Parts: sequence; structure tokens; C-alpha cells
Amino acid sequence: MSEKNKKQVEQAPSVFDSAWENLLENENFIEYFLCDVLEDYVTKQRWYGGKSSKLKYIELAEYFRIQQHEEVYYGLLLEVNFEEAFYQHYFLPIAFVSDENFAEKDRILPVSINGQDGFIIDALNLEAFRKLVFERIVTAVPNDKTRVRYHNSVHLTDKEYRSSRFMGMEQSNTSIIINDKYVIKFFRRIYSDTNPDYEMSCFLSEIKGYKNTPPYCGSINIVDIEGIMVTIALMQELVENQGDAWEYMLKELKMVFGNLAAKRINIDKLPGTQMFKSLEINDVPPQIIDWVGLNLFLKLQTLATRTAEMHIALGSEFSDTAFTPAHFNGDYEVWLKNRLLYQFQNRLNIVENNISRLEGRSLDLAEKFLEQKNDIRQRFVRFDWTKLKGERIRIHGDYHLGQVLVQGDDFYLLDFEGEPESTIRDRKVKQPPLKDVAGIFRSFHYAIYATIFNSGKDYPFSQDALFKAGEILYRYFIGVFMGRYVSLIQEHNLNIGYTQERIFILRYCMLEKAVYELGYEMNSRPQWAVIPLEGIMSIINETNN
Ligand SMILES: Nc1ncnc2c1ncn2[C@@H]1O[C@H](COP(=O)(O)OP(=O)(O)O)[C@@H](O)[C@H]1O
Ligand SMILES: O=P(O)(O)O[C@H]1O[C@H](CO)[C@@H](O[C@H]2O[C@H](CO)[C@@H](O)[C@H](O)[C@H]2O)[C@H](O)[C@H]1O
Repeated sequence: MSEKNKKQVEQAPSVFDSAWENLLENENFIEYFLCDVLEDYVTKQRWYGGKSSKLKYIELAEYFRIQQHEEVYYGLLLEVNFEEAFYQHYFLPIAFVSDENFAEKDRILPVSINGQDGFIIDALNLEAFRKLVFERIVTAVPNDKTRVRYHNSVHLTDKEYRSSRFMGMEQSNTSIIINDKYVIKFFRRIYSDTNPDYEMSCFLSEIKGYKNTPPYCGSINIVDIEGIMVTIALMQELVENQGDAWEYMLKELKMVFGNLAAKRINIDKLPGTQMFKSLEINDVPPQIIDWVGLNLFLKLQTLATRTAEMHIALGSEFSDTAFTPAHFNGDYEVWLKNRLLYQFQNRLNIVENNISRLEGRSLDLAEKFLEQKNDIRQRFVRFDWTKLKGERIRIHGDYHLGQVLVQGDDFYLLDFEGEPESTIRDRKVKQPPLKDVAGIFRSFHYAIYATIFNSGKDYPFSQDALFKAGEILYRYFIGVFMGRYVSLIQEHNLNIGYTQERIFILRYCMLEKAVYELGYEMNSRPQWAVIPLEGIMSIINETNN
């Protein structure tokens, strides 16, 4: 923007002579709002994903009305443009309130419109807006052909709005609990397509009757200017739970590592098991059961069952081409290698640029990672589709313990939005189901290493001894999970390949995930980078054996 223009905008008043119903047609308002107000507001939001880039300017990609009778709110699709030559879209619903009691939180702009003083706020803070959205979903008509498409399912049994509150969890979108019975998630980062979370939720719970994901209750999609359906909200049943499987695992591991001393276990005498060897509970040696406890292995079997059932449901479609299974082929191989080599190069770059910020074990591992870059790169190149006989299906795509809710002895799988760094198209590409399994195995590794790094000092053992115990434990976790997962998958005729193929894909995907995680950690919590670095080096060394 030229200096002259900028000056004009800076001088623009926050007094506008349009009615709220026409305010977005007022060019002065739009220019002032986008440049002087939202640039500052948006970058401060928890849901803003552009924090490590430099914002250039914001444009209003489009807007739509969310309304009922006389009550009007706007849904803004903001296009945030970055100096680094890319953009992201965000959803921001706005409301005008004249009573400041309704504008205590998330005030965006004090404004006077058509002589009426008030505030523009994020509409999600307004109960009237949440009620209206719920009512619009409740009263949605089938085959809605309007631009803002509300939809509901048979699982939405309440017809009256009673209450609503923020979910209040650490999350990248914004979820609201309605009637203490439903969760409506408003997506903040918006992609020009249906959101995979919405698509997968409908498919699994509506079409396949998969029970271990929150039942789909409704959604809001917008038909954008190009006629593409863009998801802005997904409503599901609220699942009663005792927290997520990540917290659960950390609690269990604290006890497991505590047992080493409490039960006077000699780590050097613990029997090992081969990596990826499928195990039944009876195959786990009594010393290991005594150390870890039977319950945790039973829980892992249940998690493996729910994971296998998800994949069986996802792999059982024969008419909807978005879900029908596919085989590996040359196009997939090219797509995969391009993506992974690009990602790997990006991680090398991040590590090289930040190496001075690392120290101790992190630094040693980062140096080894850089030294072995050609070997690691070769692992990604070594994918040969002609040797693979298994199927590719739609998968969860970002499967880790934090995406699993614990309900008594059972688990519910959540958040099918896919891997945050991938494009929306890439997230919908059919992948080997073992990619999800590799994701959860990486999570087991994370939980074990997080316990050693964060509370290792609480245990009377050297760090090396704890690593040794941790690696043994990790192999049993994987073995017991595999034992249940593979037998269920085979019973239902989903083809995940022959034994060597399965091991190849698991190693490949675990390396891919650990490399992805290295970037995630270096950007979000560098002190955790040591965990994926451990993972990468152990995968590389494992296959060297
Ligand atoms: N249907 C649900 N029932 C119970 N809790 C839920 C439900 N959906 C989400 N949650 C809780 O909210 C958290 C964030 O949800 P998630 O869908 O992962 O949001 P985001 O995509 O914004 O990260 C979950 O980890 C879980 O604790
Ligand atoms: O926010 P998302 O759930 O989409 O996932 C991102 O954040 C995750 C951390 O919350 C990150 O997961 C990594 O750390 C977890 C422990 O905190 C661990 O269980 C996962 O295995 C590990 O990948 C995830 O990678 C990132 O995409």
C-alpha cells in the first residue's frame, strides 16, 4: 500500500454511516477494518497459524451472512498474504453489539454505525449467535441449495437450544459445547474444499456406522465464488471422557518406570523382542508383564482394535470414489517422493539454521542427522511401488495419542483434519493404512522418551539404562499392537501387504513422521526436538542392523 493511501486509512474514522446490514459494502470501512484493525487482531489469536511468517496484508476473500429473520451476522473469509509469497485463509464470524456487557471478550473494534455506538466482536463470544447457528442446523432442510448450507443428521436429537460454552481446550480451531451434549467446531484455518474432518466424520459415523468416533450431528458449508463447498463448522456428539490417550500414556509410563526400582528389576536381564514382531499377550514374557502390568497391554490391544476397525470401515467402500481403495502406482510414488524430499530438505535447512540454539544430546543428534543426510534421503528415494501389493485407502492422516479420547476402558478417535502442514488435496490422497499405525508408534516413542527426558531424574537409574528399558518397552508396545491390528485387518480382508512389505512401510512412514515432527518441534517447542531426533537416528540405525 502506498504511503498516501496508508495515511488516508490511518485517518479514516471508526464512525461509519452505513447500517450494519450494509456495512460490508462500505469500502472505507473494509479498508480500515482489514488494514488497521484485523492485521493486529488476527496475529494475536491462538488460532492464527502464520506466526513464524511475516504478514504482508489482509484481503477479504469473501463474506456471507449467517442470519435468521432480522438477526444478521457476517462470516468473513480473510485472505492473509505473507511476505514469503504465500497466503492462508481464516474464518472470522463477526457481530455488532451495542451493549458493552456483550463485548467483554474478544472486542475487535469500538465503532459507531449509523449513529449507534457499539462494538464489533468475534461472534462466537455471543450466545445469541451460537443459539442461531444451532437453530439453523436443527432446522436445516435436505438438499439445501443456498450459499450457506446447513446440514443435520439423525444424531441431532435436541430441537431446542438450552446452553452453550467454549470447550476451553488447547486447540487450533474453536469448539463450542451446546446443551452439554454437542460440540460444534468452527474451523479457523479454511481451505478451498470440504474439510476432511467433516468428510471423514460423515463417512465413518453416518455411512459406515463406525462407533468409536463422535457421531456426526451437523455441519455448515459455504459454496464459494468458484462453486466449491468450503467447510466452516462441524457438529458432533460430545463424548464423555477421562482425557486423551497421551495424558493417559504419560501417567501409565510414570508407573512403569517407577516399577523398575519398586520391583527391583534388573534392566540388563529384561528379555527383548524383535522390532515389529506381532505378539499375543501370551507371547509377552512374564518378567515384562510383571514390570509393565497386564492392563496397559490390554489397553494397547483395545486401541489396536479401534484403529483396525477404523481402517476396515475406511477400506470398505466400493461406490464413492473419494473412499474406494486403490493400489500403489507410479503417480503415487512420484507424488510421495516429491513431497518427502521437499519436506526433508526443509528440515535440513531448519536444523542447519538453528543448530547454535541446540545443546547437549540434542546437538549431538542434530550433528549426526546432518552427517547422515544422504543416507536418510536415500531411504525416502528407496520407495518402489512395483514391489508393493497392499492397498491405499483414506486414512486419519495425523494419528497420534493426542487425537484419541479415553472413555473407561475404551477409546474414541478424533480430529480427521489431516496433517497440518499438508495441502488440502494432499490430505485426501489415499495412503497405506500403516501410515496411521506408524503415527501412533511414533507417539509411543514420544511418550517413552518424554518420560525419560522430563522425569528421568526421579528414577534411580542412569539415562542410558532408562533408554535401554524404554527401547525394550517400545518394542513390546509395538508387538502387542501389531498382533491385534494385523489379525483383525486380515480377518476383514483389507490388504496391507505381506510381512516384509508391512515392515518396509512402517519404517518408511515412521521416518517420514519423525522428520515431519522435527520441523514441528523446532518451530513450536525446540526443547522437544531431541525426541524426533532420537526417533530418526534409531530408525536409521535399526535398519542398518
Ligand atoms: N466430540 C467430542 N467429545 C469430547 N471431547 C471432544 C470432542 N471433540 C473434541 N474434543 C476435545 O477437544 C479437543 C480438541 O478437539 P480437536 O477436534 O482435536 O480440535 P482442533 O482441530 O482444533 O485441534 C480434543 O483433544 C478433545 O479433548
Ligand atoms: O495439533 P495437532 O494435533 O494436529 O498435531 C500437532 O501437534 C502435536 C503435539 O500436540 C504433534 O504431536 C507430536 O507430539 C505429541 C506429544 O505432544 C506426540 O504424541 C506425537 O506423536 C507427536 O507427533 C503433531 O506432530 C503436530 O502435527
